[in-house]
Amino acid sequence: MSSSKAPVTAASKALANLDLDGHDLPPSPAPSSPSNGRKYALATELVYTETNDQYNSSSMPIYQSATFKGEGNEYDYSRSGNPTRSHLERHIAKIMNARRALVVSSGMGALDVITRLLKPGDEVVTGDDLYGGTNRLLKYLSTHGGIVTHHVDTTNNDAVKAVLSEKTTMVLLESPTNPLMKIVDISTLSNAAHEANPKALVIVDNTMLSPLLQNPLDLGADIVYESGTKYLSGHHDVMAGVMATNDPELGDKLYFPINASGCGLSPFDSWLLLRGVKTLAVRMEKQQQNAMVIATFLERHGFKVRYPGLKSHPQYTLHWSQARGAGAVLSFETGSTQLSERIVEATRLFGISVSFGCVNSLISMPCRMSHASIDAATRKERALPEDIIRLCIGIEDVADLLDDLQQALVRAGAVRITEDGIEALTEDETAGQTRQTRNLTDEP
Ligand SMILES: Cc1ncc(COP(=O)(O)O)c(C=O)c1O
Ligand SMILES: N[C@@H](CCSC[C@H](N)C(=O)O)C(=O)O
Repeated sequence: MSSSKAPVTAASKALANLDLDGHDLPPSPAPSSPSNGRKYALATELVYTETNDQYNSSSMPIYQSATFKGEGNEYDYSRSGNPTRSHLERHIAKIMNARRALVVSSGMGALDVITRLLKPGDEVVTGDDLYGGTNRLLKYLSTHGGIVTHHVDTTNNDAVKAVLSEKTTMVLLESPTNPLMKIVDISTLSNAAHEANPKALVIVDNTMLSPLLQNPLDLGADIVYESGTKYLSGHHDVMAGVMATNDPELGDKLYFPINASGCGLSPFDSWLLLRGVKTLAVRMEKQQQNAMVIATFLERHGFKVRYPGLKSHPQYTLHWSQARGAGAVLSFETGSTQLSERIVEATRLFGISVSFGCVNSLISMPCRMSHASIDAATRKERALPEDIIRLCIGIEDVADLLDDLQQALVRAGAVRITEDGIEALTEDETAGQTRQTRNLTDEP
């Protein structure tokens, strides 16, 4: 396709609403319908993109420029807008089934922008299991910003409905939640929130699944956001946050603080995210397959595993009614914090690290790491098990991952060797081990 504008077809008209910020670039991609009217699948959309680059470059160039010469032009200053960032925003809007997307410097940056829609006195209803950084920002806003926050078990629709009122201005949901993998009925809760207050905004953090597996806007949410640091980029080489909406007015309200505060994603990071997102489908498919094998292995050997791909998950049916996959994060318990520590330290392929969604497998203890900013008393109140181990599965060979995990379980003393292989210790055995460790460390 040449750099001249695409002819106006029915399909391009339908996509014209992607150009909400008025920049004169073609949407990414141009008409996403092949000749027979069917839509391209998301795996195709992820890699298919067009630019109006003067040299027809295959990859969107990095406009590494703070300023743009001239007056009254499309771009003047990269804080306000940058062609590489705009291109990414259009691409993300398409992938997220949204009319407008905006990209900022981290997932928390996205939530910061979204929460600037709040004003003192507003009420936020949210979960009792949330990413630690989200909890920290909400706590800051309730301590310093006059926001009233209700943390409830969002798997219980009645508990949520009980705190919804005309004062509710925001409902903030994660599904699956981080790290307990609880599933939230996005559609029912969106309807309930809008019924309680038609102006209430339902925000969904979709980081755990990515747009490949779940589209909260199609389920009734007003804004979806994600940490682009995770699955969207996939290689742990960039920090990014994305948010999307179908409401143009809301899109403008989100753009304002990005320009005003200067948290828009840099041109180079925008390019990295554009590159990373192309392989989202292949990465996620492999990661999910591996995760299912590992979750099944742990459950079969007697561990309490939390993964929505397992039939034993309490909200299995709900999850599959709103999502197309289970993702690649799972958590399991051992019954003892010391035992969990030993397992985490005994793995080799699983890097001890926060974050998830990367091509490499990771292992962590949320209470010590990603959720350490939630104080111990609150963690206890919200029933976040101190011994919980979170596994974030990558694209390695699954036999190697299983072997690494099995060796770590054996070396840590978390399993008994049986005729058929290995078996998790019983609660009594684990308690006995903990007592023994305590006695040893208590000795002078
Ligand atoms: C569910 C979830 N949402 C949001 C974030 C924040 O993203 P970022 O680290 O890119 O700021 C994280 C992790 O950091 C997360 O796990
Ligand atoms: N020190 C960081 C911890 C980041 S946790 C990253 C990720 N969301 C996860 O769940 O692992 C902080 O305090 O924010």
